[in-house]
Amino acid sequence: MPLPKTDTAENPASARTAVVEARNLVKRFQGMTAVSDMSLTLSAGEMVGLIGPNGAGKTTLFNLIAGSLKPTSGEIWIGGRDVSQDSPEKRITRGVGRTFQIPRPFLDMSVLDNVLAGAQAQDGEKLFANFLRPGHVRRQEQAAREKARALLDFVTLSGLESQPAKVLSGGQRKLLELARILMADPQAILLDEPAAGVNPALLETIMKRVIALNAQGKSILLIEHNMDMVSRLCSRVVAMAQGKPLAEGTPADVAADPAVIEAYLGGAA
Ligand SMILES: Nc1ncnc2c1ncn2[C@@H]1O[C@H](COP(=O)(O)OP(=O)(O)OP(=O)(O)O)[C@@H](O)[C@H]1O
Repeated sequence: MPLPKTDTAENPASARTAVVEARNLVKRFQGMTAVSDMSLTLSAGEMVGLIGPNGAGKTTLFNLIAGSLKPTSGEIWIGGRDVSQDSPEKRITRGVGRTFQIPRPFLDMSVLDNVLAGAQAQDGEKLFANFLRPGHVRRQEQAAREKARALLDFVTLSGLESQPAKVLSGGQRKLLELARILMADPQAILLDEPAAGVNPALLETIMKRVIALNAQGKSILLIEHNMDMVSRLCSRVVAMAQGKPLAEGTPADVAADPAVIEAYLGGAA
């Protein structure tokens, strides 16, 4: 696994490989424009914060990148390919995983089975593969279970693998969702407000796991209102307002930017 590159004069973020690129995205819903001319690049090994007042268009941008929404215009590129017309499932195989503000696990399914649900294109689901190569399918299922268990260990939920997901707290559900998307080995991870509604102890665990994933080389785009978390995790922050980029730079510079302060005050008014 490659180590993340540091941002230096010889190796500026702009010169690194783009893992995710949003190009001039526009999304209109019945006359209202949620995203208007938004461009953003997430480079290999980068951890970027996406901030902005309520209604700025951050989650809509995630939906456009992950494919649950189609843009009115503009393009999404993942790993150097135009995926604008691809389904969300196809984009997962291209290397993007996303979490939701409010995770939606299968509540009555076990924690382990919820993680296994994140495995892509298992041969075991295919009738012909089962019929023709049952041994291969059994080995693949066994490997998936081992991987799911290792991921549950990574997100500190091992002890709960047989429990139904409904017993998990909100923060634990966020960790479960993280394990589920990791089953598909995403190169880029989109995290939608991982700190929201999470108790401080679990928040530390989530932050440590996110740092560990980034140290493994995964690129991370983080929507977060918790500026302390953004400052601790991200070297670059993009601020959005009214569907457009408003400012970009270090967390301290963006937080002190008068246009950003004005956007938040306007949003709170
Ligand atoms: N499916 C939809 N239909 C109509 N309008 C929508 C839809 N999804 C989002 N919007 C509108 O688009 C705008 C941007 O919403 P979005 O959820 O992307 O903002 P956000 O920056 O993620 O906000 P928050 O920080 O509150 O989550 C809002 O005005 C929202 O009401």
